[in-house]
Amino acid sequence: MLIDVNNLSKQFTYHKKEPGLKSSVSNLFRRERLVKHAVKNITFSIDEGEIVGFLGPNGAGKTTTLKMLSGIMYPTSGEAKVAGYVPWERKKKLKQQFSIVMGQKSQLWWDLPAIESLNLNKYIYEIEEAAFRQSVSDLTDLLDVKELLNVQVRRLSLGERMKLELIAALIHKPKILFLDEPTIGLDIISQKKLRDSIKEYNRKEKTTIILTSHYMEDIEELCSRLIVINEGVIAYDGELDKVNELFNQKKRLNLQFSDSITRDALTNYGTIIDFDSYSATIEIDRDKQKAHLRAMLEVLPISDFNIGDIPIEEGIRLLYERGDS
Ligand SMILES: Nc1ncnc2c1ncn2[C@@H]1O[C@H](COP(=O)(O)OP(=O)(O)OP(=O)(O)O)[C@@H](O)[C@H]1O
Repeated sequence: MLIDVNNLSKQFTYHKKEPGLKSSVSNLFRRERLVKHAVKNITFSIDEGEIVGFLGPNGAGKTTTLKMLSGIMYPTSGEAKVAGYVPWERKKKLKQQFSIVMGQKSQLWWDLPAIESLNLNKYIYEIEEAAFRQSVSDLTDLLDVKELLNVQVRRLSLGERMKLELIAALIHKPKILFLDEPTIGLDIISQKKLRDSIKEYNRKEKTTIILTSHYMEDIEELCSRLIVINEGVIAYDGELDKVNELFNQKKRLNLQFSDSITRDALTNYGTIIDFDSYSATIEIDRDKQKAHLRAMLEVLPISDFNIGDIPIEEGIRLLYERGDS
């Protein structure tokens, strides 16, 4: 296994601070100490070449976990090995096998052309000239940005810049890549292009990728596996395709009506997701679907219907609500 995490926990201690001068003075003498359990005994492992979606609502503990795995932060307890190294020991060998791309932060020099940042990375990662040239050539081909290497970064569009960010992160051929919201702010076409390139790169190089994203398309297209963290615990670790099986007690029923109906006419059958007088989507209990459908066909002017699973997005939302506080 390339990444092995065992009972990893992180607690933050901090002091409560009430607003106002009076409390500032009393704080000098008696400070209330608070503890936040950001990550609680998480255990998982990730194999070489996997692309894993690492998801959870705000404050779930994703960044804290990734900071520990990238060696920026010490855990309170537990163990982790990344490519055979304990990340917070910060060995140079591990740094060379590792990379992070953050959609919200740039690692490129803003006032210089991207090639200068690549040259700096060549020096930092001690890449040999021939290997460096080959990497630049392969990556600029893959991302179709050959002619942008010499353009000042601040003049690039966001989509172009993200491609070059990715190149800067991959130039030393890391074994592990953390992608934190890589497509944020990009238009739909640029998102798609970036995803395609990431997929292609992973297929060729077998780089292990941990991806966080709020865009479902990123997750659905790139990840076969999902780890969902909520309130510091793992709420789900498994195949993306199986997410809905957990919730298969629910089905979605889409209905079309030949005459208009009222919303009230549907309330007894399930939860109304979408409604206008001539069509509706309702969520119904799986074990009641036949009986309810039969009853509805008798009393409502149904012209067409179909039954489907709840969307994967909804499944993930339900997963967010699991977790153990
Ligand atoms: N230095 C700190 N001191 C105190 N609490 C902290 C500290 N860093 C993080 N936390 C808390 O730990 C919890 C987990 O934070 P974390 O940043 O890991 O969440 P996240 O899943 O990355 O959220 P987001 O999606 O919003 O980035 C949050 O409740 C956060 O407020």
